[in-house]
Amino acid sequence: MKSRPITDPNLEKVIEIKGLTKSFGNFHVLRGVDLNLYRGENLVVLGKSGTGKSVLIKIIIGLLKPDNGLVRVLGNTVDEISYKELLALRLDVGFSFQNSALYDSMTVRENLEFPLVRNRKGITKAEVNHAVESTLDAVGLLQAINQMPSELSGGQRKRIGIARTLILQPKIMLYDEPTAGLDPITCLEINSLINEVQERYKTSSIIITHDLTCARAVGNRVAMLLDGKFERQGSFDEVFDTNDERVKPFYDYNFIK
Ligand SMILES: Nc1ncnc2c1ncn2[C@@H]1O[C@H](COP(=O)(O)OP(=O)(O)OP(=O)(O)O)[C@@H](O)[C@H]1O
Repeated sequence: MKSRPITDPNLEKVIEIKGLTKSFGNFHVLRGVDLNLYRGENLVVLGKSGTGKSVLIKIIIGLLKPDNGLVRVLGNTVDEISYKELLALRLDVGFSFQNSALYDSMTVRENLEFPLVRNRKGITKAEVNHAVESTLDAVGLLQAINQMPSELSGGQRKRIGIARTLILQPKIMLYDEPTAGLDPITCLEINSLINEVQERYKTSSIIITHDLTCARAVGNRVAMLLDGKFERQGSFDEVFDTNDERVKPFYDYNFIK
């Protein structure tokens, strides 16, 4: 089990969120979110479907505007910076989509080259090759370099999706349900990969998941979104050591099916 809280108060906050609210019409999704992501940690975000996890991520990367509150990412107040600054910031915040978002008509190599060539003007062919090969090596799939996404398993596609995000060497990684739809063994492999990425690339990450085995394996800290706020934050055991009727079913569903 990981769940090793990072408690050093001197650690830099790479994401700082205070008093964040967001409503759609009369529907108050986020009702005063306070959340920090500290440099180097893996923070797992849990919450029932529809509680606003994706809305939160979209606000962090500036795709949605908050109604109120502070959202600071790598020192930038997201709704105050220019569009150009926002685009630059997004290069430092890698987002690994749930469906892996690979281009099916491109080989694995081309899928990885694409973000690099588009975002790193003037990069040489040799630098591209080196980046593609070393990133594929990091996710354990160098041998798949010339394959098409359709030839890969679900777990391999997830790995390539993560590699595609990593190739830009983001400071922050946002993983959206990284183990969704995978068999238990492949889930364990993805959990290991998330931990390896943290070690090797020194990323700070938010991992959104419904999979408590994943949460326990990768999270230094866990935060649970309940009724629009992160009322429970801490180690995995601290978050689940409660009789709160909103929290218990989550645990029971995962472990006492
Ligand atoms: N652009 C939008 N306009 C109106 N309502 C929205 C919009 N985006 C999200 N919502 C609503 O906000 C709520 C939270 O959605 P969100 O996608 O963040 O949930 P989630 O916690 O990520 O769920 P899941 O675990 O199923 O992915 C939902 O009820 C959704 O319908």
